[in-house]
Amino acid sequence: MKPFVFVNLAMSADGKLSTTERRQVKISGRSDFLRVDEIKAGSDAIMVGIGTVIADDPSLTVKSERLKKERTDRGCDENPVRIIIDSEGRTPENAEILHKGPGRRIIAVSEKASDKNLERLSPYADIIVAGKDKVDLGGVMEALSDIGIKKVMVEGGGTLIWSLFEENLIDEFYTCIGSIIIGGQSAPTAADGTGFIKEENFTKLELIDMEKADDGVLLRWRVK
Ligand SMILES: NC(=O)c1ccc[n+]([C@@H]2O[C@H](COP(=O)([O-])OP(=O)(O)OC[C@H]3O[C@@H](n4cnc5c(N)ncnc54)[C@H](O)[C@@H]3O)[C@@H](O)[C@H]2O)c1
Ligand SMILES: Nc1nc(=O)c(N)c(NC[C@H](O)[C@H](O)[C@H](O)COP(=O)(O)O)[nH]1
Repeated sequence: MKPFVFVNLAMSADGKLSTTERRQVKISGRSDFLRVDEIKAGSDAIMVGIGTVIADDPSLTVKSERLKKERTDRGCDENPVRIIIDSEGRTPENAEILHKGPGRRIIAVSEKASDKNLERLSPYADIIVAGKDKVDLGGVMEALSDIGIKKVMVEGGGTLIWSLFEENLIDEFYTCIGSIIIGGQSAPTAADGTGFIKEENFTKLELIDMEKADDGVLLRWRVK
């Protein structure tokens, strides 16, 4: 069993998630941030890769007081369970995600993570060990399902999302395309990694919804 998994991203009109320096930039407008807060509050867990934690140091907390209250009224924590995919256990101890706001944190590591790193991080997060070198994402999804997590929002970045597509673990893919060009061959995109070579392996999507969002567009796709 696996939870329902959806990706939510903001990308530039040329498909970039950030600059070549991997610096987070404002791509979408205020209404998109409000939408993201709603879907985050509606999720049981929110997942990011260690690359995103190191680049952006996000907290991944729910921002609106109304949404926080709705969650606690439902008997949930104020924030969804925050999950970091981090093979070697490199998450900095002072990362915002480990400190800001209440709620459970999980760091999924592989067997490559040293005992020292596991000891270092265990005061801040529950640790799941899955996979030999890289984190076994299918194994993590099963473990999440076993602890009652039904809906996972994935925030990025492109390396993690690529692996999730490659392993056919994504159900829906939402992208807000903003009205800027970032450019740069090495700037992160929605799915980096090695890429599919054969056409028959491409992930096929079905468009389920589209709407104008400020000067950009919000697209919602379902994985066929
Ligand atoms: N615009 C947006 O909506 C948005 C959202 C999130 C991140 N970003 C951007 O994305 C960039 C970071 O993305 P990234 O691709 O460098 O890092 P990432 O967040 O995708 O993390 C990837 C890392 O996760 C670890 N990992 C462990 N097991 C893995 C597995 N099975 N598959 C894949 N990775 C695994 C590896 O160390 C890998 O390098 C930053 O520049 C950030 O600003 C943008
Ligand atoms: N919707 C959206 N528009 C953007 O222009 C942009 N750059 C992001 N990027 C995703 C970003 O990583 C996170 O939504 C927050 O920035 C997390 O960080 P906090 O929880 O606020 O600490 N998201």
